[in-house]
Amino acid sequence: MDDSMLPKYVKIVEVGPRDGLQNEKQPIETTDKIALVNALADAGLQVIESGSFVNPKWVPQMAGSEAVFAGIQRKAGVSYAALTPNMKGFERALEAGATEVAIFAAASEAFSQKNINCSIAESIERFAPIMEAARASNVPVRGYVSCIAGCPYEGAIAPAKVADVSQQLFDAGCYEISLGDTIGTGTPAQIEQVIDAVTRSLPVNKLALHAHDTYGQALANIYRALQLGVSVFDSSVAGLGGCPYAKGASGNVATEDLIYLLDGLGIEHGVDLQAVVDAGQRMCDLLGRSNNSKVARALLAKCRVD
Ligand SMILES: CC(C)(COP(=O)([O-])OP(=O)([O-])OC[C@H]1O[C@@H](n2cnc3c(N)ncnc32)[C@H](O)[C@@H]1OP(=O)([O-])[O-])[C@@H](O)C(=O)NCCC(=O)NCCSC(=O)C[C@@](C)(O)CC(=O)[O-]
Repeated sequence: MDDSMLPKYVKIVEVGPRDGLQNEKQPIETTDKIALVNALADAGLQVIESGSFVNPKWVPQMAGSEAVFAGIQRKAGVSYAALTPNMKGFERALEAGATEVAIFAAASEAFSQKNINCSIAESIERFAPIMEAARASNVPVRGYVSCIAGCPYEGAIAPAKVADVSQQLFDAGCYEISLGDTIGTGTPAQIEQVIDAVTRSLPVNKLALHAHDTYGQALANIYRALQLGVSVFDSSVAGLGGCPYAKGASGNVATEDLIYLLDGLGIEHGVDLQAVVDAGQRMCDLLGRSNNSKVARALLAKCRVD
């Protein structure tokens, strides 16, 4: 493959305040969540998934998302996104001032049941009124497809199934489809198969890759996706996170590591690496956990030596 074909600009969708924090068992002060979102916006990130409006009994850490949205210092040009599983969630997100929402389906029946308590077909039906209300309110909707390269309950997932669900979300009106390697088992060859299958009917510029780094494949998968023309990537500051309904799943690719890769390839992204490193380390210190970004760890160690 020829690297001269790589995109000149990549949009980074920062999912740390939602995907990164949703699995944390310990309480996190709302002010700390707000400070994280503000710091990420100051660093230049233009899409920040800042919370989710799901059933608080299912994901208690996200219960305070209203307060987070209320406290954010809104920056012009930044989209503050929220995850919404149903109409109730959409109404809460709208009321809280989310500037875009994301609906989330899966390419695995078992994961769909565990994550949102319904089949894939039922989820698509459940999303229809959200799409209608979002259109009426001029709110852009993003669509996630989970388990694109494997499911914690079903194992292998056929790329054709991913393509089918992606198509349904796109036809429903999602402006972008984020392909989620929820448990991070995908390898570049598999990711290529999935992208090939999905782009048989969807344009590549409508796709994003949401890579978890559980098996250390995230950057390799992103590089392959870049070569195939994908130019939107989800990432989580300090590699925070995991999915509550995918046991053992670790966080997304770290935003810092993604930025370092893009810088090395000369691809523009508009984000200040050091500012993201600082924001991520602050949250890691608060949580008392180690930083999952290798780039952050290296830069912070260098800083201590210098
Ligand atoms: C979809 C539901 C709500 C169905 O959950 P359910 O229990 O079937 O819902 P229900 O409609 O039967 O309602 C039960 C109760 O929940 C309430 N309720 C219902 N909806 C809401 C809401 N929006 N906000 C607040 N409350 C809500 C509702 O009002 C009712 O309250 P009660 O009458 O018992 O007092 C539930 O399964 C759920 O919240 N699931 C979300 C799970 C989740 O957040 N998972 C993690 C995010 S997905 C992810 O991380 C993957 C991704 C996106 O990152 C991509 C990847 O990596 O693959």
